[in-house]
Amino acid sequence: MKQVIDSNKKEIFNIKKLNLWYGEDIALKEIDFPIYNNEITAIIGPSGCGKSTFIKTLNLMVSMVPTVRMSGEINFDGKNILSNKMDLVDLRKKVGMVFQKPNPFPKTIYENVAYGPRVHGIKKKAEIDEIVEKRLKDVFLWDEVKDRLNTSAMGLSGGQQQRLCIARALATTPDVLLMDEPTSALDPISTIKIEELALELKKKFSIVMVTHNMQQAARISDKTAFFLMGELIEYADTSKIFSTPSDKRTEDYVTGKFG
Ligand SMILES: Nc1ncnc2c1ncn2[C@@H]1O[C@H](COP(=O)(O)OP(=O)(O)OP(=O)(O)O)[C@@H](O)[C@H]1O
Repeated sequence: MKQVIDSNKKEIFNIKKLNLWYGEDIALKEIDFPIYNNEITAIIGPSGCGKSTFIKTLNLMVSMVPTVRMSGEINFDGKNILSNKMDLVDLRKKVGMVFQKPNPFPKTIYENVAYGPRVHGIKKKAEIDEIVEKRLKDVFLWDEVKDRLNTSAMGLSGGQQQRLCIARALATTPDVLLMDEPTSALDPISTIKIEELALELKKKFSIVMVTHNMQQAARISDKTAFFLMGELIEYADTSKIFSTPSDKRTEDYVTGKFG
């Protein structure tokens, strides 16, 4: 496995020899790579290769599965988050997540974005108003919803709901945004909007995105990690993965020979 080390960029995560088991079954094997700040890192690979499992290790959401066991290191912010001392509330504030299907709370548009800051102790209405406006602007939703902030989020279109979920994840000012196939339930226009948004957001945050869509990975990501049967086969600049990959299995996958 060839690995690119980009010495000019700040590492946000450094994953070392990460193994993960569901009961007796190993799902991630000796995963080793860095994730850089202000980049989009795409995680690609065929169904069942461990993409979702991997992305959910980065905020320890995977630990909610009772049979999960992990070894190795996931270094974030100078700490190995696999050590027992990790404060999960703090970790999830810094590492936000957006899922495949938009999942707004059945509350108003305003309340969806206000929820996280409130949980983290912000009480003043003016301050929360400011966060709601800023984050809805960040996801280019403000103009579409500013006159109906107090109506239900469930009344938005799928693409708008997904942008709202991104605004909700950004409301606690995370360092990283994890996106697990964020556009697979969306129409092509909403997909393009989320891709443009991701390119904008990487200026302020790091993004790790699982995608089945090769064109999407090639269009917007800086680095690509190719997983196969729980192993990281290749991690490199996206341009390299899609033009001159080092491993034949990567080439076969990105050229559609299997998957
Ligand atoms: N909660 C779980 N309990 C037991 N095994 C699981 C669990 N979640 C995933 N697995 C197994 O772990 C392996 C990796 O699954 P994972 O969902 O991470 O793959 P994926 O690459 O995201 O797949 P897809 O592209 O289909 O979403 C699979 O063999 C899967 O069956």
